[in-house]
Order: sequence, then C-alpha cells, then structure tokens
Amino acid sequence: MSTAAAAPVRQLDPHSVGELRTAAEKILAEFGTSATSPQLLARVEESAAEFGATLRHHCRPVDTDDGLFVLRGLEVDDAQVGPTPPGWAHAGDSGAVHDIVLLLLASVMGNPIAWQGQQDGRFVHNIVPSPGHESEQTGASSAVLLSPHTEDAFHPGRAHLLMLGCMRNHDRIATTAASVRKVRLTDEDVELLSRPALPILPDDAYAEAQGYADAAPPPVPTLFAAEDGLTLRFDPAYTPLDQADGEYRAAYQRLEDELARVSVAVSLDPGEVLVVDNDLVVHGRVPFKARYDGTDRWLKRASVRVPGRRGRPLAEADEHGYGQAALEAHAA
Ligand SMILES: O=C(O)CCC(=O)C(=O)O
Ligand SMILES: [Fe+2]
Repeated sequence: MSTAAAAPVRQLDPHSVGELRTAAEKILAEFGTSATSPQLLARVEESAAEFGATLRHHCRPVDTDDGLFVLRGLEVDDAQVGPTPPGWAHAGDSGAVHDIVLLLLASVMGNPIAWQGQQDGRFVHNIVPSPGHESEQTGASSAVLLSPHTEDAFHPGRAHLLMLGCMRNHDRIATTAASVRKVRLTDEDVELLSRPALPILPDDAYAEAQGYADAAPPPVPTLFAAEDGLTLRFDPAYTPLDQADGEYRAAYQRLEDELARVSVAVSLDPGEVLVVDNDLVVHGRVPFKARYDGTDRWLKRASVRVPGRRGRPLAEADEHGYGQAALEAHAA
C-alpha cells in the first residue's frame, strides 16, 4: 500500500471557504440545529445554488483514475468543536456547522441521501470509534481493519459519491482507497466477475434490512464495463463467497489482491474532505487503538447521488434493496 502522493488535492481558495462558512453559519443561526427538516434542506439547496463558479469548479466530478480527491482549505477549530462524541447516537449537534458545510458541498456535487435504517435517518453521519463495537465491520469499529468495500454495496440506490470530512485525527489514522481503474486483471477474470454470481448482503449498520425475508437476495455482478471504463460493487465481508465455485472464488481473490496492491492510505487532517467515487473506488480504514477520552478520531460522512449518472447495470432497477429506501435531500 502506498502513502506518498496518495490523493489529488483540490485547494479551496479563501473566497470559496468564506462562501461555505457564511452560508452554513446563517443556516445554523436560523434553525439552531443541523438536524434536517424539509425547511433546512430547502435552505441548503437555495444556498448551494448561489455559490460562485470557482467553488463549483472545485466540486466537479472526479476526473482521474484515482477515483477520488481531497478538498483542502476548510478549517476546524479543535477547541470549539468540543469532545469527540463516544458514538453516533451521542453526537447530537456536535460540530453542527460542519454538518451543514458538508451538506452544502454535497448539494453542489449532487443530491445528498439518507437511510431511515442508519444513524436515525440523518444526512450527515458521525464516524467515531464506539465502545463495544471495536471489532465490527462498520464505521464504529477501531481494533480491526475495516476491509475495503463499496459503500452500501447491498443496495441499488447506493451513493455515487462518498464524502468524509475530518473533524479530528490526532493519531493520523488512514482511510484506505483502491481504484478499480488501476487494477490489472485478465479479460477472462473481468468476464467472470461481470456475471451476477453472488448477492451482497446488508451490512451490520442495517439491522432491519438484515431481517428482510420477503424475497431471495439477488445475485449481482462484481465488475461492470461502463461506457468510460470498469466500475465495481464489492464488499467481501458481506458476500457469501462459499456459494460460488472455485473458479469464481479464485478470480474474486485475484481482484482482492489487485485492489490491495493499488490501495493508497489517505490520512485526513481536520478540515479536509475526502471525496470518493463509490463506483470506482473501494474504501476502508486501518486498525487503531481508540482513546475513548473525547479526543478520538472523528469524521463526518455524507453520501451523494449524482442525477443522470450512468455506469451501473440496468438490472439493478429490479433489485428489492432488502426493503430499504434512501431519502433524497432535494426533489429530483
Ligand atoms: O473511517 C474511515 O476512514 C472510513 C469508514 C467507512 O468505511 C465509512 O465511513 O463509510
Ligand atoms: Fe464505508
């Protein structure tokens, strides 16, 4: 895994930073919370529509095979944001102005989404290590490697973009990212992995979806040849690989090895926002020791759909999504 020059950086200019900050503070002053209501979301959409061309340009689609970029230039005042919450359920309005900044950025890039079944339906999630969850394959874990995955891979309505905004990261714990556009596979492996062989089951962040029993889990392809290149849908921790034949398993393993080979480690500093194209890149996190003293690593996460984006199999439209539906922040 490489760490040098891990990600293309887009440096925000002071004017763009000011626009974001002023708009977010105004919205927070009006509503007194970052908890989303239809009124707050409408105000976010209005404000985002008024941003200048420079900020919009910083928010243009991912434009390299890295499949990601880091927005730099926003500021987080470590003293002012208060202690890292001990779990998402305790976060409340901690760092509320940063929730709104992230929502504004997300609204420039596309349409933010939320899931009823995750973090109380919030549009901005808090990713913090949580006592008792150390070994899970969710954002609340710490002691284990969070293995590379497509965000919400089980669902046809999953995000096109994943945004991770850093609030605090004293131990410089890295997010990992691997782009399918950088892997080397034979045509035979690509063909094999493009067949819908296995389902991807809902992850541990979706207790309700895990109980879904109305229909069988649909098999989905791991790779897809989109117009502009390969895309992937990959979450080995929730894929029943033992149901596949040896040939498929071997190809899947070769893909996993290649993703590990091209993986980069992105250690975010406060104020930085990592934007990952969820169709091109799988992300994860290295293991670390949680502090549980209010100074732990703390990220804000937003998920975004990009209207009109292609690059996924049409058959996804028929998937049941395990009874889960994403809420869109803004009318399509
Ligand atoms: O903690 C991280 O860096 C990434 C966690 C993760 O997978 C996520 O928030 O979706
Ligand atoms: Fe994730």
